[in-house]
Amino acid sequence: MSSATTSASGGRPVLAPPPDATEPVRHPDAPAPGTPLGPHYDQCFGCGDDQPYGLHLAVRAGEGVGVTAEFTVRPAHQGAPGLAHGGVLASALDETLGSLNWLRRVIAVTGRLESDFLRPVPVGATLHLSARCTAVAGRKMYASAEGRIGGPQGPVAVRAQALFVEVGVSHFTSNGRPEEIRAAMSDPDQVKVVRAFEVGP
Ligand SMILES: CCCCCCCCCCCC(=O)SCCNC(=O)CCNC(=O)[C@H](O)C(C)(C)COP(=O)(O)OP(=O)(O)OC[C@H]1O[C@@H](n2cnc3c(N)ncnc32)[C@H](O)[C@@H]1OP(=O)(O)O
Repeated sequence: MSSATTSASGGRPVLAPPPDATEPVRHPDAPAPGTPLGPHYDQCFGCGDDQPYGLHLAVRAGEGVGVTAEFTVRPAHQGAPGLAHGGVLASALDETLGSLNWLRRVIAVTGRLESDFLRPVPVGATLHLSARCTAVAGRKMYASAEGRIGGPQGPVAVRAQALFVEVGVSHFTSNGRPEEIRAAMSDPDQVKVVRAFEVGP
Protein backbone atom coordinates (compact mmCIF):
# COMPACT_ATOMS: atom_id res chain seq x y z
CA MET A 1 0.00 0.00 0.00
CA SER A 2 1.37 3.43 -0.88
CA SER A 3 2.32 6.07 1.70
CA ALA A 4 -0.54 8.20 0.36
CA THR A 5 -3.05 5.76 1.84
CA THR A 6 -1.24 4.74 5.03
CA SER A 7 -0.36 6.77 8.09
CA ALA A 8 3.21 7.64 8.96
CA SER A 9 2.96 5.57 12.16
CA GLY A 10 2.21 1.87 12.00
CA GLY A 11 0.88 1.50 8.46
CA ARG A 12 -2.79 1.93 9.44
CA PRO A 13 -4.90 3.19 6.50
CA VAL A 14 -5.47 6.94 6.99
CA LEU A 15 -9.24 6.53 6.74
CA ALA A 16 -9.35 3.79 9.39
CA PRO A 17 -10.22 5.26 12.80
CA PRO A 18 -7.50 4.89 15.47
CA PRO A 19 -8.01 2.43 18.35
CA ASP A 20 -9.02 5.24 20.74
CA ALA A 21 -11.79 6.55 18.43
CA THR A 22 -15.26 6.89 19.94
CA GLU A 23 -18.83 6.53 18.70
CA PRO A 24 -20.23 9.70 17.09
CA VAL A 25 -22.77 11.61 19.19
CA ARG A 26 -25.87 13.18 17.71
CA HIS A 27 -26.48 16.64 19.18
CA PRO A 28 -29.67 16.80 21.28
CA ASP A 29 -30.92 19.71 19.14
CA ALA A 30 -30.30 17.93 15.83
CA PRO A 31 -33.39 17.91 13.59
CA ALA A 32 -35.60 14.81 13.84
CA PRO A 33 -35.05 12.00 11.33
CA GLY A 34 -36.76 12.86 8.05
CA THR A 35 -36.41 16.62 8.48
CA PRO A 36 -35.01 18.42 5.41
CA LEU A 37 -31.84 20.29 6.38
CA GLY A 38 -32.24 22.87 3.63
CA PRO A 39 -29.33 24.76 2.06
CA HIS A 40 -26.69 25.84 4.57
CA TYR A 41 -25.56 28.68 2.24
CA ASP A 42 -27.40 30.03 -0.83
CA GLN A 43 -24.20 30.13 -2.89
CA CYS A 44 -22.98 26.65 -1.97
CA PHE A 45 -22.21 24.60 -5.10
CA GLY A 46 -23.59 21.51 -3.38
CA CYS A 47 -26.84 22.74 -1.86
CA GLY A 48 -27.32 26.45 -2.61
CA ASP A 49 -30.53 27.59 -4.28
CA ASP A 50 -28.75 30.55 -5.92
CA GLN A 51 -26.16 28.48 -7.80
CA PRO A 52 -27.61 27.98 -11.29
CA TYR A 53 -25.21 25.15 -12.15
CA GLY A 54 -25.01 23.75 -8.61
CA LEU A 55 -26.19 20.35 -7.50
CA HIS A 56 -29.20 21.61 -5.49
CA LEU A 57 -28.66 18.62 -3.27
CA ALA A 58 -31.56 18.03 -0.88
CA VAL A 59 -30.40 16.52 2.41
CA ARG A 60 -32.56 15.04 5.18
CA ALA A 61 -31.58 14.10 8.70
CA GLY A 62 -31.46 10.35 9.28
CA GLU A 63 -31.16 8.19 12.37
CA GLY A 64 -28.14 8.70 14.64
CA VAL A 65 -25.41 10.66 12.90
CA GLY A 66 -26.70 9.78 9.46
CA VAL A 67 -28.28 11.61 6.54
CA THR A 68 -29.92 10.85 3.21
CA ALA A 69 -29.86 13.08 0.14
CA GLU A 70 -30.99 13.26 -3.46
CA PHE A 71 -29.24 14.81 -6.44
CA THR A 72 -30.65 14.81 -9.97
CA VAL A 73 -27.97 15.03 -12.65
CA ARG A 74 -28.56 17.90 -15.10
CA PRO A 75 -26.91 18.64 -18.47
CA ALA A 76 -24.55 21.15 -16.77
CA HIS A 77 -23.08 18.24 -14.78
CA GLN A 78 -21.83 16.18 -17.76
CA GLY A 79 -18.35 14.81 -18.26
CA ALA A 80 -18.78 12.40 -21.17
CA PRO A 81 -21.84 12.95 -23.39
CA GLY A 82 -24.94 12.14 -21.38
CA LEU A 83 -23.04 11.05 -18.28
CA ALA A 84 -22.29 12.78 -14.99
CA HIS A 85 -18.76 14.09 -14.44
CA GLY A 86 -16.87 12.14 -11.78
CA GLY A 87 -15.88 15.33 -9.97
CA VAL A 88 -19.51 16.35 -9.73
CA LEU A 89 -20.38 12.96 -8.25
CA ALA A 90 -17.53 13.38 -5.75
CA SER A 91 -18.98 16.80 -4.88
CA ALA A 92 -22.35 15.20 -4.19
CA LEU A 93 -20.68 12.69 -1.88
CA ASP A 94 -18.65 15.45 -0.18
CA GLU A 95 -21.70 17.64 0.39
CA THR A 96 -23.72 14.76 1.79
CA LEU A 97 -20.88 13.75 4.10
CA GLY A 98 -20.34 17.36 5.18
CA SER A 99 -23.96 17.58 6.29
CA LEU A 100 -23.23 15.01 9.01
CA ASN A 101 -21.37 17.69 10.95
CA TRP A 102 -24.57 19.71 11.24
CA LEU A 103 -26.13 16.84 13.21
CA ARG A 104 -23.14 16.95 15.58
CA ARG A 105 -23.15 20.76 15.68
CA VAL A 106 -19.46 20.71 14.86
CA ILE A 107 -17.71 22.99 12.35
CA ALA A 108 -15.55 20.79 10.15
CA VAL A 109 -14.04 20.66 6.67
CA THR A 110 -13.10 17.78 4.41
CA GLY A 111 -9.50 16.69 4.94
CA ARG A 112 -9.60 13.58 2.78
CA LEU A 113 -12.19 12.10 0.43
CA GLU A 114 -11.70 8.76 -1.32
CA SER A 115 -14.28 7.90 -3.99
CA ASP A 116 -15.14 4.71 -5.86
CA PHE A 117 -17.06 5.03 -9.12
CA LEU A 118 -18.84 1.74 -9.75
CA ARG A 119 -21.43 2.55 -12.43
CA PRO A 120 -21.91 5.40 -14.91
CA VAL A 121 -24.62 7.85 -13.87
CA PRO A 122 -26.67 9.26 -16.78
CA VAL A 123 -28.02 12.78 -17.12
CA GLY A 124 -31.55 12.80 -15.74
CA ALA A 125 -30.80 10.09 -13.17
CA THR A 126 -31.40 10.78 -9.51
CA LEU A 127 -28.63 9.74 -7.19
CA HIS A 128 -30.00 8.51 -3.85
CA LEU A 129 -27.29 9.18 -1.31
CA SER A 130 -26.80 8.11 2.27
CA ALA A 131 -23.98 8.90 4.66
CA ARG A 132 -23.09 8.14 8.23
CA CYS A 133 -20.44 9.12 10.67
CA THR A 134 -18.57 6.03 11.82
CA ALA A 135 -16.15 7.34 14.45
CA VAL A 136 -14.66 10.42 16.06
CA ALA A 137 -11.10 10.88 17.31
CA GLY A 138 -10.23 14.31 18.68
CA ARG A 139 -10.82 16.81 15.86
CA LYS A 140 -11.21 14.04 13.29
CA MET A 141 -14.51 12.62 12.10
CA TYR A 142 -14.59 9.46 9.98
CA ALA A 143 -17.54 8.85 7.68
CA SER A 144 -18.74 6.85 4.70
CA ALA A 145 -21.32 7.44 1.99
CA GLU A 146 -22.86 5.75 -1.01
CA GLY A 147 -25.08 6.78 -3.90
CA ARG A 148 -27.60 4.49 -5.63
CA ILE A 149 -29.38 4.93 -8.94
CA GLY A 150 -32.82 3.75 -10.01
CA GLY A 151 -34.25 4.25 -6.51
CA PRO A 152 -33.11 4.23 -2.89
CA GLN A 153 -32.66 0.43 -3.08
CA GLY A 154 -31.07 0.48 -6.56
CA PRO A 155 -27.52 -0.54 -7.37
CA VAL A 156 -24.64 1.41 -5.81
CA ALA A 157 -23.09 3.74 -8.40
CA VAL A 158 -20.65 5.66 -6.19
CA ARG A 159 -19.29 5.42 -2.69
CA ALA A 160 -16.78 7.25 -0.55
CA GLN A 161 -14.90 7.28 2.69
CA ALA A 162 -13.88 10.56 4.24
CA LEU A 163 -12.09 12.29 7.05
CA PHE A 164 -13.36 15.65 8.25
CA VAL A 165 -11.33 17.89 10.55
CA GLU A 166 -12.93 20.21 13.09
CA VAL A 167 -12.04 23.88 12.64
CA GLY A 168 -12.99 27.23 14.13
CA VAL A 169 -15.05 29.93 12.42
CA SER A 170 -11.77 31.73 11.69
CA HIS A 171 -11.01 29.02 9.11
CA PHE A 172 -13.62 30.72 6.92
CA THR A 173 -13.33 34.33 8.02
CA SER A 174 -9.52 34.33 7.69
CA ASN A 175 -9.29 32.41 4.43
CA GLY A 176 -12.46 33.28 2.49
CA ARG A 177 -12.67 36.20 0.03
CA PRO A 178 -13.80 39.30 1.94
CA GLU A 179 -16.67 40.16 -0.47
CA GLU A 180 -18.48 36.91 0.15
CA ILE A 181 -17.71 36.89 3.88
CA ARG A 182 -19.18 40.42 4.23
CA ALA A 183 -22.24 39.55 2.15
CA ALA A 184 -22.94 36.37 4.11
CA MET A 185 -22.40 38.11 7.46
CA SER A 186 -24.75 40.96 6.58
CA ASP A 187 -27.72 38.74 5.66
CA PRO A 188 -30.65 39.97 7.77
CA ASP A 189 -31.63 36.34 8.35
CA GLN A 190 -29.47 35.47 11.36
CA VAL A 191 -30.18 31.77 11.02
CA LYS A 192 -28.66 31.89 7.55
CA VAL A 193 -25.60 33.70 8.90
CA VAL A 194 -25.05 31.02 11.51
CA ARG A 195 -25.53 28.17 9.07
CA ALA A 196 -23.24 29.67 6.44
CA PHE A 197 -20.38 29.72 8.91
CA GLU A 198 -21.15 26.90 11.31
CA VAL A 199 -20.72 24.21 8.68
CA GLY A 200 -17.82 24.16 6.24
CA PRO A 201 -18.92 25.38 2.82
C1 LIG B 1 -27.65 22.02 6.92
C2 LIG B 1 -26.20 21.83 6.96
C3 LIG B 1 -25.64 21.35 5.70
C4 LIG B 1 -24.16 21.31 5.72
C5 LIG B 1 -23.53 20.97 4.45
C6 LIG B 1 -22.08 21.10 4.50
C7 LIG B 1 -21.48 20.81 3.23
C8 LIG B 1 -20.03 20.83 3.30
C9 LIG B 1 -19.42 20.66 1.99
C10 LIG B 1 -18.32 19.75 2.00
C11 LIG B 1 -17.18 20.19 2.88
C12 LIG B 1 -16.04 20.72 2.10
O1 LIG B 1 -15.87 20.49 0.94
S1 LIG B 1 -14.94 21.67 2.98
C13 LIG B 1 -13.90 22.38 1.72
C14 LIG B 1 -12.74 21.45 1.32
N1 LIG B 1 -11.76 21.32 2.41
C15 LIG B 1 -10.87 22.26 2.68
O2 LIG B 1 -10.82 23.33 2.03
C16 LIG B 1 -9.91 21.97 3.78
C17 LIG B 1 -8.50 22.48 3.46
N2 LIG B 1 -7.55 21.93 4.46
C18 LIG B 1 -7.31 22.60 5.60
O3 LIG B 1 -7.79 23.71 5.83
C19 LIG B 1 -6.43 21.89 6.59
O4 LIG B 1 -5.53 20.99 5.96
C20 LIG B 1 -7.26 21.14 7.67
C21 LIG B 1 -8.22 22.09 8.40
C22 LIG B 1 -8.12 19.99 7.04
C23 LIG B 1 -6.30 20.50 8.68
O5 LIG B 1 -5.36 21.47 9.09
P1 LIG B 1 -5.03 21.75 10.64
O6 LIG B 1 -6.19 22.41 11.29
O7 LIG B 1 -3.72 22.47 10.68
O8 LIG B 1 -4.92 20.35 11.30
P2 LIG B 1 -3.79 19.22 11.18
O9 LIG B 1 -3.02 19.24 12.46
O10 LIG B 1 -3.06 19.30 9.90
O11 LIG B 1 -4.72 17.91 11.12
C24 LIG B 1 -5.51 17.53 12.23
C25 LIG B 1 -5.55 16.01 12.23
O12 LIG B 1 -6.18 15.58 11.01
C26 LIG B 1 -5.28 14.78 10.24
N3 LIG B 1 -5.41 15.13 8.84
C27 LIG B 1 -5.54 16.37 8.30
N4 LIG B 1 -5.64 16.30 6.97
C28 LIG B 1 -5.59 14.98 6.65
C29 LIG B 1 -5.64 14.26 5.42
N5 LIG B 1 -5.79 14.89 4.24
N6 LIG B 1 -5.55 12.92 5.47
C30 LIG B 1 -5.43 12.28 6.64
N7 LIG B 1 -5.36 12.90 7.85
C31 LIG B 1 -5.44 14.25 7.84
C32 LIG B 1 -3.90 15.13 10.76
O13 LIG B 1 -3.00 14.04 10.57
C33 LIG B 1 -4.18 15.35 12.24
O14 LIG B 1 -4.28 14.11 12.88
P3 LIG B 1 -3.71 13.89 14.36
O15 LIG B 1 -2.29 14.33 14.34
O16 LIG B 1 -4.57 14.77 15.24
O17 LIG B 1 -3.89 12.43 14.61
